Amino acid sequence: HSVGIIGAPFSKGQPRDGVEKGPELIRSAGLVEKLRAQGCAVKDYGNVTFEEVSNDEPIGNVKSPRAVGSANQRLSAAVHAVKNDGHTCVMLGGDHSLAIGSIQGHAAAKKDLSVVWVDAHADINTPLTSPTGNIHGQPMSYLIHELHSKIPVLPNFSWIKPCVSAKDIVYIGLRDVDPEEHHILTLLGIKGYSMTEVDRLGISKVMEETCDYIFSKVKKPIHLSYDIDALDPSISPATGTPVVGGLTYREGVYITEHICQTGMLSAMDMVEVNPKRGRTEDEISSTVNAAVDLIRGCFGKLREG
Ligand SMILES: CN[C@](CCCC[B-](O)(O)O)(CCN1CCCCC1)C(=O)O
Ligand SMILES: [Mn+2]
Ligand SMILES: [Mn+2]
Ligand SMILES: [Mn+2]
Repeated sequence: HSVGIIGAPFSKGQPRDGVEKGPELIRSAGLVEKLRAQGCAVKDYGNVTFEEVSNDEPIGNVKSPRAVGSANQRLSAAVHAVKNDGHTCVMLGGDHSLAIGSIQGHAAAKKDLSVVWVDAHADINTPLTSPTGNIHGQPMSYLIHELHSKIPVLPNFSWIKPCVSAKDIVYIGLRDVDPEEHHILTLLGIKGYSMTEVDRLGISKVMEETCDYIFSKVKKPIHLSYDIDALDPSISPATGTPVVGGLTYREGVYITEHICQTGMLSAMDMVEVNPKRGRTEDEISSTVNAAVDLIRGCFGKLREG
C-alpha cells in the first residue's frame, strides 16, 4: 500500500475547541511509523494551512460558512494532489465538515466514487434542515447530486460541485439521525446499516452486503469517511458528539479489514478526535489509539498477525 497523509487541523464545522488537535495526536501516536512497520510506503504531506476569516457571521442557520468553505477548498486541492501522486489518501481531521473538501478532491482525481460513511450520524442535514447550523452535521448534503437543488448559495461554497450519487452511498453505525435527515435518507433511498442492522445481521453480513451493494454494477473506488464517534463512547469518548450504543472496537476494526481486502479503498477520512472531550489521559489515548488502529486496518494490518 502507498499512503499519502494530510493533516487538517480545523474545527469550525462545530462549536467545540480541541478537534483541531486531532492530526498531531494521531501522528504522535506513531501512525506513520506503524504503517511503515506493516509494509506501507508512506508520504506525510503535512498539514493544510487555513486562512483566517474575519466577520464570519452565520448565514441563516449556517455557522462559520466562510471559514468552512475556504478550508475545504484548500483541502480539496491537497487531496487532489495526493491522488495525482498515486497514493491512497488519508485525511486526518479535524471535524467532519472536512469531508466536503476530502470527497471533492478525491472526485476530482477519480470520477466515479462510492462512499462508505461510518458514523453515529448521517451528516446529511441541508443548511435549511440543520437543527444546529453546525456544518459537520451537513457535509453530505453539499456532495450529493440529488440534493443540489436544496442547497442555498453560501460564500466560499461556489467551488463545490456535487460528485456522489445517492445510490453510491452506504452508511454504517447510524444511531442519532435527525427527523429531517431520516426523511432525506428515505426519500433518496440511501442505503444505511444502523446499529439495529448491525445487531440483527452482525458486522460481517453488513460488510458483505455493503460491498455487494456498492459494487453491484461496476467496482467503483471507495471513499471511506470514518467518524470516530461511530465507535461506542466506552472506546472513543474524546469526541464532540458521543452517542451510546456504538460499534465495538472489534466491529470498527472489522469494517476497515473488510474494506481493505476489497482492494478498492482510494481515500479515507479519520475525523472528530477531540482531546478536550476526554476527561482523563486514558480516555484521550483510548480514542487516539482506536483511530490509529482503524487506519492501520485500512492498510493491511490483520489481527491474525
Ligand atoms: C444529528 N445531527 C446533529 C449532529 C451532527 C454530528 C456531526 B458529526 O460529524 O459528529 O457526525 C445533532 C443535532 N441534534 C443535537 C442535539 C439536539 C437535537 C439535534 C447536527 O448538529 O446536525
Ligand atoms: Mn458523528
Ligand atoms: Mn427508516
Ligand atoms: Mn460525522
